[in-house]
Amino acid sequence: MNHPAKKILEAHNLTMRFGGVTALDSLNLHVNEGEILGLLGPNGSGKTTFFNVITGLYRPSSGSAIFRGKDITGASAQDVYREAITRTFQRSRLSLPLTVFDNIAIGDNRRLDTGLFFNLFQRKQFKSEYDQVVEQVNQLLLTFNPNLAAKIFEPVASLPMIDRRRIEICRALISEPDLLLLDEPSAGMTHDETAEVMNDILQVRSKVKPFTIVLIEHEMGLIQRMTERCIVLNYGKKIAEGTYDEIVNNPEVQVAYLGQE
Ligand SMILES: Nc1ncnc2c1ncn2[C@@H]1O[C@H](COP(=O)(O)OP(=O)(O)OP(=O)(O)O)[C@@H](O)[C@H]1O
Repeated sequence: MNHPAKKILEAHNLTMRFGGVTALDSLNLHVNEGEILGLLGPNGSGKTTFFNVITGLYRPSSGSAIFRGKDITGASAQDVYREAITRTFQRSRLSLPLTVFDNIAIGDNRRLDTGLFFNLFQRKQFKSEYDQVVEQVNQLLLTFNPNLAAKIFEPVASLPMIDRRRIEICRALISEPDLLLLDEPSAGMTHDETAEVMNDILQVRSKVKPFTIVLIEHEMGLIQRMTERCIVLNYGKKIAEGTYDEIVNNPEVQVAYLGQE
């Protein structure tokens, strides 16, 4: 695929220390606008910490993060969200008794600015906004996975793992991000289920908006199929960068992975 190599996200000497542990060690990397980038590395190499620092969960010890030329180092999670960066988490963060709709709509922080007064006393306007959100969630589900759209008002607890993962991804997509950070979407699912969910994401990407993706994933088949470029971390540093074929044949990457066993 031919993308203009415009940088959407840059990390400059990004460092994150937790006491004596250096999770990110002067990390330098960039993500190109419109690409699907694989972020790889052995367990504990700093992948999730990178997402946590970018999305405002942690303030880095030093270094900077730049999104579309704007410094977002240490910005709050809410501010990062407003820049149109969203993410999923390795462990499920769904509210099981709530419906599919509730769990997805909650991801649209743009609508969290109405106070109690509005919700209690502006009933007509509240109802009309609510209907708009239902329509928005329904449209997303129809594009993402029409079978799930049919279950929009069912409680999440009644749904299988694959649908729960879809809901988490839709929660990150409902605000129409420009950059989606996916943290190990295959976790807890079979090969085939993961492939299905990835196809759903590609479907939204081709029909709604060609957003950029950074994909943390241990399943190499998925990385091979989905990504155009990969970056490999080890001990919080970038040790390799290139296409899937280039990084799997890179001796330093092979040592990093083998050294783990
Ligand atoms: N909140 C924290 N407090 C202390 N140490 C942490 C914290 N978060 C991460 N670490 C440490 O930072 C290092 C990097 O962890 P991180 O979770 O980023 O790795 P990872 O590459 O995502 O690993 P995995 O593939 O297992 O998810 C590890 O040594 C981890 O124990």
